[in-house]
Formats: sequence, structure tokens, C-alpha cells
Amino acid sequence: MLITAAMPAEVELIIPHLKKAGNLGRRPFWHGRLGKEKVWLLLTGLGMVNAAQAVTAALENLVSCRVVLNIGCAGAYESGPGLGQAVVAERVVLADMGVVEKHSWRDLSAIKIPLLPLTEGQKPVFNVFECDPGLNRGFLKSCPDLTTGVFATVNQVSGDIESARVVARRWQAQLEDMETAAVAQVAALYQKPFTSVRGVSNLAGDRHLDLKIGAEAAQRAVLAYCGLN
Ligand SMILES: O=C(O)c1cccc(C(=O)CC[C@H]2O[C@@H](n3cnc4c(=O)[nH]cnc43)[C@H](O)[C@@H]2O)c1
Repeated sequence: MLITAAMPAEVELIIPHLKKAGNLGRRPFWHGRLGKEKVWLLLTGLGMVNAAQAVTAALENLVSCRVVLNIGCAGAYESGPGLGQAVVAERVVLADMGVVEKHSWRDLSAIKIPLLPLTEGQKPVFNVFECDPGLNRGFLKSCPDLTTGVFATVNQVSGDIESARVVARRWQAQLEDMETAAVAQVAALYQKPFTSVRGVSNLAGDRHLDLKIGAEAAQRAVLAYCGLN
């Protein structure tokens, strides 16, 4: 399993279980066993470009990697989960990729060019990546406190509640982050099952974050999934 996170604070509980293994794609990575799982842990840096570059480098090199998991903290949209709640993604979306015309926003289907090569019998992929149902069942079984939801991955972080509300409504999303859908897109290109578990660090639109509370919630879910609780 390849586990990716953006920032060191998001992997502090997991790192003590693993060994530093140098750099991969110029990103620090660790390797070892987390209970039942053989794991590579990769720090990608902030945002979608960093995440996509790091995961591409990892999947080009780690040929025996079967599954990709993204973890970290996230902002929760109003009426979404509370601070410290861990959530597993049903689907993740490239939430602000599309067309703006006269202040009106449309998703990538307006451009009609899919993000992934078309495969027979599959619908074209524009903004939305479905997470792996089998992986999600495993998480929900081992972590009864987990909830599920849609993750909106943005380049423009919501800086006020009204802006957050627009993104939440557009995608029926519960959480906002800056990397998940980019990791999902690269995992899909490499045909690797993918999911994401994130913990709530703030109300989306409120820039006061408790990184530790959010990051620890997600990591505890990962440790439980691996049988280490
Ligand atoms: O200073 C700010 O305005 C600010 C706003 C949002 C997040 C940050 C961070 O330093 C953490 C970024 C990190 O955590 C994820 N994250 C956490 N909360 C949110 C959010 O409300 N909107 C988008 N991303 C969020 C994100 O994936 C980053 O990796 C600072």
C-alpha cells in the first residue's frame, strides 16, 4: 500500500512504525510494515501538482504497490462532520476545474475532453473519481467511528463561509482539501484501487486550523485498518 500525505504533521503517528528509505521523486519516503500491510509512506508537499508528481514517481518505481491511500486533514463544510472526525471518501472531485463564463461556473464536461484515456464500457472521467468500495468496506469495518462523504479538492481554499457553501453545494461535498483528487487521478491512470481518509481540522471557510486533531484522527483510522489499535 502506498500512503501519501502532504505535510509532516499528517504522518507523525505512522512514521515511528516505519524506516526512512531515502527519497522517491525527490520526496521523503518511509517503508515497512503496519500490522498486516506492507507500506510505503510518501510526503508529497502541498497541493495538486506536488501530489500528482510525487505519486507518479512512486508508482513508476514501486511496481509491487497494489493500492493507493491518501491521508491528511481537511476542512468540513457546514452541516458536515465535526472537528476531529475521520471520514473515508465515497468519491473525490476536482472541485474547481472547469469553465467560468460571465461569473457562471461549469465542470469539465463543458470542455468534453476526458481526463483519463477512454476505456470500453466505462463512462468518460471529467471531475469525479469514485473510491474503491472494497477498501472502504475494510475501513468502515475496522473503524466503526468513521463516517463517509464526498471530498472536494480545490486549488482555491475557501476563505469564508459563503465561498465554502458554493463548493459544498456544487458537489454535495462534506470535506475540502488540496490534494486528494489529484492522487486519485494518478492512481486511476495506473489502475490502482484508491481511497482517502481525512480528519477534520477546521470548518471550511474558517482559516483557524487544528492540524493535530485532524491529522491524528485520520492516522488512527489507518492504524486501526492495519490492525494496530
Ligand atoms: O492559512 C490558511 O488559510 C489555510 C487554509 C486551509 C488550510 C491550510 C493549511 O495549512 C493546511 C493545508 C493542508 O490541509 C488540508 N486542508 C485542511 N483544511 C483545509 C481547508 O479548509 N481547505 C482546503 N484544504 C484544507 C489541505 O489538503 C492541505 O494539505 C491553511
